[in-house]
Amino acid sequence: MAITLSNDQLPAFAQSPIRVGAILLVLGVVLYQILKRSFKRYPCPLPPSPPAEPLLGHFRTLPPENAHLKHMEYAKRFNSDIVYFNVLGNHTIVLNSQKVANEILDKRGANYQDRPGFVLFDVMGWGLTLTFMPYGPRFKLHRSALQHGFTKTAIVNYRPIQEDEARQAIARILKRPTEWDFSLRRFASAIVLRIGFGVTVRSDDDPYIKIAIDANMATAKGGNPGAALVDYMPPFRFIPEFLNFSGTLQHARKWRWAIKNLHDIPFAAIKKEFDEGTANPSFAYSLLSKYTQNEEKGIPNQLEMKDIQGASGSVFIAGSNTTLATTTVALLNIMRNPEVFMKARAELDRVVGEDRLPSLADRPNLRYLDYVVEETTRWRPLSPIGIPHKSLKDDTYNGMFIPAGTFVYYNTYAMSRDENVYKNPEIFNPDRYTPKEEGGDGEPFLVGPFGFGRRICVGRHLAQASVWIAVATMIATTDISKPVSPDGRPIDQPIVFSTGLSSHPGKFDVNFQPRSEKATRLLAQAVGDAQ
Ligand code: HEM
Repeated sequence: MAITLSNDQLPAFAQSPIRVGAILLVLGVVLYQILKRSFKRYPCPLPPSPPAEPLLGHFRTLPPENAHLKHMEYAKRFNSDIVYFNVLGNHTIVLNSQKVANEILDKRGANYQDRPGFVLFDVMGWGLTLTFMPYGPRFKLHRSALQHGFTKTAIVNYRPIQEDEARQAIARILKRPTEWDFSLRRFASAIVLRIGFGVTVRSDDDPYIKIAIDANMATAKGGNPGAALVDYMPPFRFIPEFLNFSGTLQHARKWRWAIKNLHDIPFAAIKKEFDEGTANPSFAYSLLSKYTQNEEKGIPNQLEMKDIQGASGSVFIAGSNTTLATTTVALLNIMRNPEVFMKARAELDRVVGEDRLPSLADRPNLRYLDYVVEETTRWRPLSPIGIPHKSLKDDTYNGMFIPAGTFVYYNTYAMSRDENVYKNPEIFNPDRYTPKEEGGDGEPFLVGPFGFGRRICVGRHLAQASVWIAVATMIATTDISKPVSPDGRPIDQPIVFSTGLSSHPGKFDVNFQPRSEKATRLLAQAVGDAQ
C-alpha cells in the first residue's frame, strides 16, 4: 500500500524542493570527497586505527564528550602513541604522548603550522583572529605582531594592570563572596580588554562587561571550532538563509553583531583616545603607534587597520575565558588542599611579609607559588586534546604515513596522566616539581597546556602571570576553605568539568574570610573606591 504524505507532514527541510535539491547537492559533494580520499593508496601504512564504517569512516567512533579519555584507551589498545581516524574523508591523528608531540609538532613544526578551516567562526566574525587563521602571509603577520607583543620582556609593562585587577577582584570577593565567579570573570575580561585595547572596566555593569559576556556566549554556543558541517563543506557558508538548515550556521549569522561589537566598540574608543593623545598603553596602542610612524616615514604598512583590530580582538577571545577557567581551577585546588594553601601562605609571609601586598616583581622569589600555577595547568589542562593543527605536506613518522591536510590533535590530558613522568598524576601536588637535589621528585613542567610548535599560545607568559598574581593576592589576604555543613563538617562538592575543546569547572561554593584587618585595609587602600 502506497503511503502519501501531505506537504505539512514532511519535515521542515523537505517542504521546499529547492532545499531538498540543495541538501542533495551538498551530500553528493561530501560523498565524492569521502570516496576520493578513502580509496587513495599511500606509500606506507597509516597509523593504527579502530575499525571504520563504510563512508562515515570513524565519524561515529570519535566520542563527542570526554574525547581525551577515549583516546587514551585507543593509544593503550593499539600500543601506539599516534592513532589515526578518518572522519568523513578527513584524515585525523591524535598524539598521545609528550614525546611524539615534540617530535611532530615542535621538531617538524614548519609542516604542522596550518589549522583546519574554522569556517563557522569566520562567519561569526572571528576571521582576523590568529587562533582560527590558516597558515599563509596574513597568519605570519598576525603571529609575529602578537608574539612580539607578549614576550616575557614585553609583558612586564602590563604588570600594573594585572596587579590592579587582581586586587580589585579579591576586594570584591571579600565584599560579595557568593559572587566570586563573577568577580573572577570580570578580572579575566578586564585584564585582556585593558591590555588588548586599553579600555578600562569600571563597574560590574560596565558596558564592556556586557560586550565581553555577549561575545563569549556567542562564541561558546558556536560549538567546537572545526566541528560544524560548514567546516567540512566551506562553500555551504554562502547558502541563502531560507535554505539554511544548519542550526550552528544560523547561530553564527545571528550573533555576528556580538563579535562585531567586541571588535568595533573598544577599538573606536582606543582609536579616538590615540588620535587625541590620551590613550593608555596597550597592545592596540603599540600597533597603532607603529602604523602612524610608518605612515609618517612613508613606509607601507603590512598590517592594515582591520588587522590591528583583529589582532587586538584575538587577545580578548584567546585570553579571557582561558584565564578565568585556569584561575578557577587554581582556586578549587587551593580550597580542597589546605596543606597547599598553608605552604603557599608561609612562603608569601616569608618573602613579602604582612605589611604589603604581593606584586609580580616578587615572583622570582616565590617558587612554590609558581609550582601551584604549573600544577594547575597540568592537573586539568584547559584544552584536553588541544586546538588542532593541520599538516601542509605528506610526512612519514616511524614508518607511518601522515597525508598532507591531516588534522592533528594532541592529547595533553594523556600527557598529564603519564605515570612514567608523573607519580600519582591525579593528586594535585605542586611539590612534584621540587628539584631532585633538594629532595623532591624533580618532575618536569607540562608544556602541552599551551600547545606546541609554531602555534604555541602567544599569551602563555601573560596568562601565567595573571593567574599567579590572582592566586598570590588571594592567599596573602584571604582565608580560603571548603564550605561547612550546619553540623560543622567541610562539604566535599562533586565538580563537573565541561567537555569539548576547552574544559571549564562548574560552579562550586567557597568559604572566603578576610585574613586580618590589616590585609583588608591593604586591599582597600590599593583599590581605592574601585568597585
Ligand atoms: C591560562 C590561559 C591560557 C591557556 C591555557 C591557553 C592555551 C592555549 C592553547 C592550548 C592554544 C593552542 C596552541 C596550539 O595550537 O598549539 C592557544 C593559542 C593561542 N593563545 Fe592562548 N591560552 C591562554 C591564555 C592566552 C592569553 C592571555 C592570550 C593573550 C594574548 C592568548 C593568546 C593566544 C593566541 C593568539 C593563540 C593562537 C596562536 C596561533 O594559533 O598561532 N592565550 N592558547
